[in-house]
Amino acid sequence: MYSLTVRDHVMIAHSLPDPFFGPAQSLHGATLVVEATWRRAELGPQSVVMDIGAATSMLSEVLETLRYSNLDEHPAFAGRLSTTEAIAGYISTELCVRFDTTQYAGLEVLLREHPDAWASHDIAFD
Ligand SMILES: Nc1nc2c(c(=O)[nH]1)N=C([C@H](O)[C@H](O)COP(=O)(O)OP(=O)(O)OP(=O)(O)O)CN2
Repeated sequence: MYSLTVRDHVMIAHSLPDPFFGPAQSLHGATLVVEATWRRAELGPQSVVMDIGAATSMLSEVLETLRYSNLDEHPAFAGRLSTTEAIAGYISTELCVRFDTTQYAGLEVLLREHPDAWASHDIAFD
């Protein structure tokens, strides 16, 4: 299996209004480092998983929909908690509509909250 990963980051604000999250129930900010990894069993005609520039632009385009926003007001998170896991799911879903998934085995989106904590969402394409 081959893979290609590109990284970017995004600044957001949000609250997690559930007692489960303690102080994070209040509005707070986060700078999330985002890594997107495309996997495919065989390389394409140019011997790459995907062009690095195309992957970087695609990730940036998706993160643009989140940059500097208060996720409490973002339609994608209406009625649900914008946890790191849920944000990873949103980003992977948005990426999937921007490339030909039939050419790939899977996509992983990993978000680092800080150097010691991260969460990810993995999609396997049949
Ligand atoms: N699984 C997840 N757990 C938590 C998330 C998350 O997105 N996924 N998010 C947060 C908060 O948004 C914030 O990032 C950290 O808040 P904090 O209160 O500091 O949380 P901690 O669990 O690290 O520490 P506590 O001892 O619970 O205060 C929290 N968790």
